Amino acid sequence: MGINIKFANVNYRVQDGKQTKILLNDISGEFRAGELSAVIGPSGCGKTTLLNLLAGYGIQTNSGCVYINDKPQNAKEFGQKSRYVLQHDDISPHFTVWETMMFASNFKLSHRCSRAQKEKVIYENLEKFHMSGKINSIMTKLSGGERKRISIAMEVMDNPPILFLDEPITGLDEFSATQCLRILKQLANCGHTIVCSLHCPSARLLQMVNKVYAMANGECIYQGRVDNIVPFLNDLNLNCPLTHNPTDFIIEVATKSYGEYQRIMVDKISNGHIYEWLPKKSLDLGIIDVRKVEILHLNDNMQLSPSSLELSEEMLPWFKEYNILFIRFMQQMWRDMFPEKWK
Ligand SMILES: Nc1ncnc2c1ncn2[C@@H]1O[C@H](COP(=O)(O)OP(=O)(O)OP(=O)(O)O)[C@@H](O)[C@H]1O
Repeated sequence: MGINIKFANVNYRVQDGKQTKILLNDISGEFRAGELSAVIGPSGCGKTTLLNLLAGYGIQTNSGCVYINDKPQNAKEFGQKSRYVLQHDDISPHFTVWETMMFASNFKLSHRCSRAQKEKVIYENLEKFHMSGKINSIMTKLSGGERKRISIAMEVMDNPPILFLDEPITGLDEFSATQCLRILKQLANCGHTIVCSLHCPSARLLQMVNKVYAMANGECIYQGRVDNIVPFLNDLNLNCPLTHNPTDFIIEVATKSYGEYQRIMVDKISNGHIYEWLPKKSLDLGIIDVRKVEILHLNDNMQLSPSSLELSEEMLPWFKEYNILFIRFMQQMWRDMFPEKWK
């Protein structure tokens, strides 16, 4: 079954010297199965903090609640179902694509999987990520886009229902970024919940996402479809010039380039309580109901692509883990010392 993640009135504060800094301010929202959702906003608005918090990556809410399919989140259970691709991976440069994937498979797939089963999963994944032609390439010889695809392929090997990605297309050219988002969209189409933060995406790239979640200063300023950003801003008497990228425009508004609008936007979207903002015309036509029913129906019937998840729930015994890490460490040292002998 697909996973919907909902968060309500979440607050997150840190102590910064003598001051208390509010990173997330009473923020709410929802990301649904079968959707590719993009968290956007100006630098420092709290995108990574929100992803870290939802993924349970090192931080917890001070108050508020996160719900998984309408039940309060259980960190341990959720950890088994979700994966997080960080902005900067720590993939070792000393190994080939195949070795890297094989190493990951030892931790992501059950230790009861045979080598042949692991190889099958790896081949399928490399195929899905258009990387089967690069099996023997050394990680350092991959382009930024290829490297990013490998870091995603490693995380989705055991078919996790929910995937978080922090700025997966930052630093990629338009072609690689499109390819990366297309793969994420395909995963979403198979029933996965995909949530990624995007830094200044082009209008063309943003057309690929199902949902935009825009933030400013730790608050939600818009939640809904890309196409409705302009009508949302029109409602505030802010007219996006025809030649302007609506994403750039909403970020400019958030950074106060057109005056003080953040409060009004936060109120208009109820700081994220409204799942999807729709223009009045759609509401009058009852379109909201149709869409809601469609989404509910989709989630009820959501079947993830063939899953090896059940295989992955057993932890690798510590001595096997130790063994794998030790061999890898020795290989790494050897390759570091004598690069000419293996490259
Ligand atoms: N542990 C911390 N202590 C103090 N301030 C922090 C801490 N972690 C994050 N911040 C601050 O919180 C704000 C939000 O950070 P965050 O990384 O979530 O922003 P972001 O929207 O992801 O930014 P970017 O797009 O530049 O990556 C920033 O101003 C950051 O400096």
